[in-house]
Parts: sequence; structure tokens; C-alpha cells
Amino acid sequence: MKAELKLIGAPSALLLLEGWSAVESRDAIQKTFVFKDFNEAFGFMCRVALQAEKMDHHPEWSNVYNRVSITLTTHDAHGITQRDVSLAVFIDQLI
Ligand SMILES: C[C@H](O)[C@H](O)[C@H]1CNC2=NC(N)=NC(=O)C2=N1
Repeated sequence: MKAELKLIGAPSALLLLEGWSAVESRDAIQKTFVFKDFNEAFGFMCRVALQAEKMDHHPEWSNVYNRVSITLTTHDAHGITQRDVSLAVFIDQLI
């Protein structure tokens, strides 16, 4: 198994991240980002989407106007892995 697909779990991941929280009832983390308007929010989503494709690691997310809610987990591992931490770090440095 690839090292970055080893389960590390949400509690360990959260020690490395700021502003993310554990999702109840599954091994996942989530964060909500609020922008000035839809244009800013959608620009952010485009940058995340391009990186997600590059990493072959995709967020679960929703957008309402200026708000983007993101949940990260690794579907292939049924929980949090290093890939989620790496994508979360990438997302945070966009802000
Ligand atoms: C076939 C493809 O590589 C896999 O389904 C990828 C795609 N994107 C993914 N994204 C996430 N979040 N978890 C995965 O396990 C995953 N697997």
C-alpha cells in the first residue's frame, strides 16, 4: 500500500492543521471558507479543483454564494490519510 494511503485518522490530522474540525460519525475533516462574493468563492474553488485533479484526490464540497464548505477524507482508505492533510495544507495556503 502507498504510504500516503495509510490511515492516520482525523485527530492526528487536526494537530497539523488550523481551523479544520472533525466530522461526526465518520473519519473526515471539514472547514468552511467565506469570501467577499461568489466570484472570489468560485475562483478559490477553481484553484482547489485544479490541484485536486493533479493529486487525484477530490474534496466533497458545497457552495452557496460566497461560502464554500469542504469535507476531506480518503474514500479508498475509508478515512483520513496524508493525502487529506496535503490537500488541506494546499487549500489553506490559498487564503
Ligand atoms: C480512481 C481514482 O484514482 C480514485 O477513485 C481516487 C479519485 N479521487 C479520490 N478522492 C478522494 N477524496 N479519495 C479517494 O480515495 C479518491 N480516489
